[in-house]
Amino acid sequence: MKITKLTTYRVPPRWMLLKIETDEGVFGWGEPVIEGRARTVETAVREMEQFLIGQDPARINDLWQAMYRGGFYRGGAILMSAIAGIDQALWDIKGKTLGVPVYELLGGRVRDKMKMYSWVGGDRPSDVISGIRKLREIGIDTFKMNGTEEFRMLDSARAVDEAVGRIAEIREAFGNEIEFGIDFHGRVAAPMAKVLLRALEPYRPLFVEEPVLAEQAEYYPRLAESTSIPLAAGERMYSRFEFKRVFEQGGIAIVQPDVSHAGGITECVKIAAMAEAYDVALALHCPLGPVALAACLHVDFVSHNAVLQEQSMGIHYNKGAELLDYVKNKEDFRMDGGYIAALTKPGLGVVIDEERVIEASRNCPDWSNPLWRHEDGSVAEW
Ligand SMILES: O=C(O)[C@H](O)[C@@H](O)[C@@H](O)[C@H](O)CO
Ligand SMILES: [Mg+2]
Repeated sequence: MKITKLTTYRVPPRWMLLKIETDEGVFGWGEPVIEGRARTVETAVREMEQFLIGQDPARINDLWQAMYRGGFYRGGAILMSAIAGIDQALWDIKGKTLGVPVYELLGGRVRDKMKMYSWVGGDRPSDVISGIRKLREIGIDTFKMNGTEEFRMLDSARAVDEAVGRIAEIREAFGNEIEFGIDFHGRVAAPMAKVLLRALEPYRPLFVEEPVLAEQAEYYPRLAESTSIPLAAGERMYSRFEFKRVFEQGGIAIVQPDVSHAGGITECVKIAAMAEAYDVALALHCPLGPVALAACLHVDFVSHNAVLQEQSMGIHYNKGAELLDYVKNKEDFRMDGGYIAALTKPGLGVVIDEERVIEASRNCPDWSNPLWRHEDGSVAEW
C-alpha cells in the first residue's frame, strides 16, 4: 500500500482535519492543529507531504522517526502537531486495513469505559454554577474551569479573594457531589502561584492545571511541596523529551499531553508509559475536535494510568461548530453517567462526514486567542 494524497481542511470552530489517501482506497483522518496556528501547522503538513507520498502507511514507527529526526530542527508545537495529525491518520488507515480498532493494535483495552470531564465558565470564569447544574442533568460530575481572569505577576488580596470566592460558591452549592479541576491557564506567575494554591486548599479541587507557564516548569516541585492539591500540566509540552525532565524533577501528579500537539498516538502512548513508571496519572488534553478526541480515547483505553479525558462538548471555544457536527456516527460518542465506551469501529472509530467538512472548509474564518492586557497596558497571559 502507498500513500497517494494528503488533504487538509481548516474548519470552524478552530480545527484542522487531515485526510490521507492510499492507492488501495483505504483512507485515514487526523487532526493536526495548534489552536490559533492552523495555517502554520497546515504548512508544516505540506512540507512533510513531499516525503510521505509513495511511502507505506503501515510503517508508522519508521515514518514517525523519519518525520521527527529527518529535520535538523525538531520538536515544538508546530512540527509536533503536524506529526501528530499525520500519525493519527496512519493509525486510522492501519486499523481499517486490519479491520480492528486502534486500541486492539496497542494490546487491547485495560478498561471498559473512560471517565470524561467538561469545561464550564468560559474564558472569564462566570456562570459556573449554572453551567455545572446543566451538565449534571446529563450525568457529568467532573468539570474544569479557568481559575482567574487577567492575573498580575504580583496581584492583590482582592484578586485572590475573587478567584477563591468563585470556588467557595461551587463547594457551597454542590458539596462533594462533584469534582472540578481549576485551570490557571498559565495566567498565574510564580510569585502568586503559591499564594493562590494555599488559598484554594480548603475547597479541595481535584487538580490545579498549569499552575505556572510550562516555561517555568522548574517551579513544579517547589509548588507541589507547598500544597496538597495535585498539580497538572502538559498541554504545552510536545514530546517525551520535554516530559522526561518533568518526571525526573517531580511535582506534577497528572500529565496532560495533547494527542494533536505531542506527536500523536505513537508519542502519547510512550509518554503515558513513562508517566506510569513515575506513578503519574494521565489526563489527555483535548479541547479540540472529534478526530483528536477519538485518538485520545485509543490512548486512554490502553493506558492503566489514564484517569480523566477532556472533551470539548459545549466548550466556550466551539463557536460555529460543535464537537460532533462533522461526525456521522454520533451515537458512538454518547456519554453515559459521565463515562464513554471504547470506539469499536476499525481504525480511530470516527466516521467523518466529508461533505460537511468540505462545505465548512470554504471561507473558514481564522481563529486566534485574544490578546489580553493588564490595567497598566502591559500584556497579560490569556
Ligand atoms: O485545558 C484546556 O483545555 C486548555 O487550557 C485550553 O483552554 C487551551 O489549550 C486552548 O485550547 C488554547 O487555545
Ligand atoms: Mg489547560
